Amino acid sequence: MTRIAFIGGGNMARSLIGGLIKTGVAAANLRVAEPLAQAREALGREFGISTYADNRQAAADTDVLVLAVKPQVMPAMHAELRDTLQRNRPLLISIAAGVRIDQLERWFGNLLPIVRCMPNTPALIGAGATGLCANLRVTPQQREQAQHILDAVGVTRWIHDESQMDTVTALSGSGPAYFFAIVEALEDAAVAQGMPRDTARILATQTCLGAGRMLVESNEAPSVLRQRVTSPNGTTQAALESFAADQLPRVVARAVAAATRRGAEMAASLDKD
Ligand SMILES: NC(=O)c1ccc[n+]([C@@H]2O[C@H](COP(=O)([O-])OP(=O)(O)OC[C@H]3O[C@@H](n4cnc5c(N)ncnc54)[C@H](O)[C@@H]3O)[C@@H](O)[C@H]2O)c1
Ligand code: PRO
Repeated sequence: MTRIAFIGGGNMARSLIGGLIKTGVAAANLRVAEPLAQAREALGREFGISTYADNRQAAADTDVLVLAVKPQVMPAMHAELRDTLQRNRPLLISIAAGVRIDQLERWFGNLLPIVRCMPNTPALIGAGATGLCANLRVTPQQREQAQHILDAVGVTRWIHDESQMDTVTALSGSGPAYFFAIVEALEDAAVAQGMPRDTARILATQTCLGAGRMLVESNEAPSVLRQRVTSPNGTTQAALESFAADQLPRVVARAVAAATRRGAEMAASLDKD
């Protein structure tokens, strides 16, 4: 059985560990290193996995090492982990936004098989979306291992051109926040028209849940589903014309471009470390 160790036991690691256990991975094959005692003990209690305060101990003798720490913590970790990783050469999986494969190779060793991936927070409820990208040292079996870990929390797609990983981050990595911002705006708009907030929230929330499920379950293009809601000269048409007049596609494209640029900037700032 594949042994998987996590460095960093925060939100994303917790959702991946929970997803793996749900898919039948034995707790004995999972471990996590987390510096915060309270978070560490909670992970041990909840999932029955081994927990460590020391990253090196968690990284020893593992087949897969998942780096689930914030991007800015990453460069400093090489001093701690590089020797252990050079000895065992596990598959290294990084989920950090804006950290490139060449940087991971520089910090942790260029002989390592590395998968850079970008999940998102719906992974917490098994509805995540993840883009993955591998270096040339990753074997077909290791690709399957990486995919198995991320498939445990949602859908996965391999990205062949690493430069598109910043686009993945800007689309699905950050995307849940765009969606929540739209729900907030819908709720505020209804409240401004006099609706009680709790009513506005439940109607906006359930509308988004229903529309999201239709997208997934109907297999229809979003444009087709949109047209079905839009009666000629009706209420939806009035709203969509207002969106068009405010250049909604342009607003969204500019936001996604800003997030993409920020991913590249974050990587560039780590080059200075
Ligand atoms: N939250 C998201 O929407 C999201 C989505 C995709 C990818 N990511 C990426 O996932 C990574 C983790 O994000 P998160 O949201 O789980 O963050 P988080 O803050 O919840 O978790 C990070 C954990 O790392 C621990 N940590 C800090 N320093 C450490 C060290 N030196 N060694 C070991 N552990 C250490 C922290 O105590 C914390 O528990 C980030 O790199 C982020 O870019 C996040
Ligand atoms: N959260 C991280 C960020 O905002 C990466 C994608 C989602 O940078």
